[in-house]
Parts: sequence; structure tokens; C-alpha cells
Amino acid sequence: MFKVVLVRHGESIWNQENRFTGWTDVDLTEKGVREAIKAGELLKKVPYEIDIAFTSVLKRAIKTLNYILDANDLLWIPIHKSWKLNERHYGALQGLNKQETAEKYGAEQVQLWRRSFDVPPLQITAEDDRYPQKDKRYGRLTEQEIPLGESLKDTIARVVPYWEAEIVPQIKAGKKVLVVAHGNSLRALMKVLEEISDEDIVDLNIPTAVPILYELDDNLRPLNRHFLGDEERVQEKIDVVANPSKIME
Ligand SMILES: O=C(O)[C@@H](CO)OP(=O)(O)O
Repeated sequence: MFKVVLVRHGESIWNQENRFTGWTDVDLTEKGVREAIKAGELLKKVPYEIDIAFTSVLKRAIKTLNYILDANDLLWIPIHKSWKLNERHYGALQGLNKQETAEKYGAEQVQLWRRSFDVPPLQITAEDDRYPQKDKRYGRLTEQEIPLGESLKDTIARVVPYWEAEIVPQIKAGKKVLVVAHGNSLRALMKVLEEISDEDIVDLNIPTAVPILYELDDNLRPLNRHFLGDEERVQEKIDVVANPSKIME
């Protein structure tokens, strides 16, 4: 039997401000830092000694990973960073307040943009300041790879091949892998891992900085998934993600 742990980053400044974030490289809030340290402490209590970690090229995930590793005195382990684990690119919605966007376009449309399988957000153009190639870290991406605004389906198309090519071989080699990523890049991965239908994926919301422990069979199909930590607290955090205007302390 294999295992893997997935973690979404702690609360970011734009989570707190209720803005669409995507590839915008916003930092963690103080609460996000505390959540990340807590995630590290929770992981300390399970028999899962991390050997190798994977994360995105966005600081909210990288910092969360570092806080987790620091809590486990594992800052020295190899870390692989890839844009393929980035949050879904939220296109022209990036920066907009979710509540104001719902008032303008309707709550139903915003829900489709946020949680549907294949409805892409409003797109940016190459002239937009947010066009990824204007950022050095994305300079090597081909024009085809550069997102202008991704649906969950588009996100799956880059996350899952990365999972298969880079992460699966490590798990199969017996390494204890930690993946720290984002709400929708993890939904993309979990949809495929758990074979969640296009209809049911709408209801999957990933709480911030809660370690998700999977036990996997020999073919890496999940046998079970477990959110670490107090069940009620985890559910409250899931509710905040589903309804982001209700931010808890
Ligand atoms: O803004 C975003 O990039 C994501 C994650 O914070 O938001 P949502 O949960 O609305 O998909």
C-alpha cells in the first residue's frame, strides 16, 4: 500500500479579501502562517516521514511548505517546484472581489466560474499586465502552455501529466511525498484520483492548510482519504471555502 499527503496553502491575503487569485503571487496572512505551522504539527503526529516535496511557483504554497517542513525539522529535503501545480489561472477574474462579481454577473454565473468542470473564466489577452509571459518565471512556457484563463478541465490537463510523470514514480519508489498546492489544482488532481464525476466535482471544496492523507493501492487508486485534524474545525474551513464571504477568525 502507498500513501501520499496533499495540502492546500494557508489563508492568503486575497483569500482574506475575498478576491479571485489564480496565478497572482499573493502572500500568506498571519492566520495563513499559523495554519501552515499547525499543518506541520498535525503531520508530525502521523507516521509519515516526508522524503520529498512538490509545490507550485507561487509563494503562498512555497511558504506553507516551508512552515510544514520546518515544524518537522525537514527543511533540508529535496523540493521540486513547478508552474504545473499552480492554482488554476483565473483569467480576467483575477483581482476581482467574489461578492462584487456575484452582484454584477449573478451568483449562479460565479458558481459556474468557481466550481464547474469546464466553464472557463473571462479570458485575458497577451496585452494584459497579467499575461504570464511578462513574468520571468513563466518565460519558458510555450504559447500553447500559457493560460489566458483556465477551467478545471484545463487545469487537469497540466496537473495530471505532471503528477504522472514526476510524482507517481517517487511514490512507487517508496518515497513519502508531500504535495503543497492550491484549491483548484488539488481539486483537479483529486477529481482524477477519485474518479469524481463532472457533476459531483462542483461540491468539492478544499480547506486551507489541512493535510489530506491518501492511502493508495498498488495502482495508486485511493483506498481512502482522510483530512487530518479536528473534524468540526475541518468542516468549518470547508464551509468558508464554499462560501468565502464568511471568513472565520
Ligand atoms: O481565487 C482563487 O484562486 C481560488 C482559490 O483561492 O478561489 P476559488 O475557491 O473561488 O476557486
